Amino acid sequence: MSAPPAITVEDLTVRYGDRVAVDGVSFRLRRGEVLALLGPNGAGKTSIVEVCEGYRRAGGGTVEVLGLDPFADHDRLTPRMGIMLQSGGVHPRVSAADMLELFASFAAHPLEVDLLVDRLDLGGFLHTPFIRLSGGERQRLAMALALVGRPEVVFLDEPTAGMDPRGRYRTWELVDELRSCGVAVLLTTHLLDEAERLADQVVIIDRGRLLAAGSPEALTGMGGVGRLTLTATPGLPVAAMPAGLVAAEEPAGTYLVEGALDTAGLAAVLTWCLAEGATVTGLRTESRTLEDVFLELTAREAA
Ligand SMILES: Nc1ncnc2c1ncn2[C@@H]1O[C@H](COP(=O)(O)OP(=O)(O)OP(=O)(O)O)[C@@H](O)[C@H]1O
Repeated sequence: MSAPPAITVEDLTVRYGDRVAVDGVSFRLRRGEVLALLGPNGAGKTSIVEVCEGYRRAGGGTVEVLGLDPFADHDRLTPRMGIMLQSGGVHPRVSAADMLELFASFAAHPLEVDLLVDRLDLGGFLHTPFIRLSGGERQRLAMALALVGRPEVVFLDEPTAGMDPRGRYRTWELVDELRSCGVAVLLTTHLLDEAERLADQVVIIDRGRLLAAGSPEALTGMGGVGRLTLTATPGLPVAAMPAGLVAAEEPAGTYLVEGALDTAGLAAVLTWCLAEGATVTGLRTESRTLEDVFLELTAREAA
């Protein structure tokens, strides 16, 4: 029998009193995959993650982690999950070294602490009291604590928020390594380039509802290209561009076209050029980014 998916979320609902924070969300995360949960503030990401971590009971639907119920089987799952904790609740005078040692002692087969110190560049502040650590150092320590027990599923909450570019790069490398070791990673982030760089699967939610899900390539490929730069006869009447397309001429003879640039949209632009008697000497297309897709989907939702 094949192993169950690392995480299965099926028609999940979370309510706070009358407020529906998560409304029928479904997704599945396999081992050796990274899933980025994206959404504006208040979208419901933390609520979903808390149910998966077993800290909150689902209001409706089902959630399984490694084939178990994360709420009912929390104790059995705890040693198999790595959770990036928020900094609250740590004694101010405890050092990173003390915490790593303590967390390693909870695990049956902990990772070599030295390895994590090296990978996450913890050496410079290993013996500094926690209260003195910078935001980025606390983030790196939180990541190390999440990983020291060799978890099968890892939850990373905005893992690189506040990190400098080097810390960010090292964290990304580590996430790549986790994936290649068969670990499943569920991360939340507001950094869309991070999601595009790391995730095999992206799930976009807003106001508790799933708006889109798929690989970054599938999501950015939806709806054609992002922008078209056209070099053509100067002075074309850009206000008369075909419906749904917006064009601006800057500098003279260079037109930036945005809008629904699928195959029909591209054809409409060229047909319009032909009708205007323009000579086209250059065409350059740019792919949409995950940020373009995210802004478009969430703007539609807010409208
Ligand atoms: N304990 C609670 N009681 C009442 N409402 C809550 C509670 N926790 C969260 N909410 C509400 O549920 C909604 C979803 O919150 P959640 O924290 O899951 O969003 P999020 O996507 O993680 O947001 P952010 O990106 O800002 O962290 C929000 O409107 C929030 O105000």
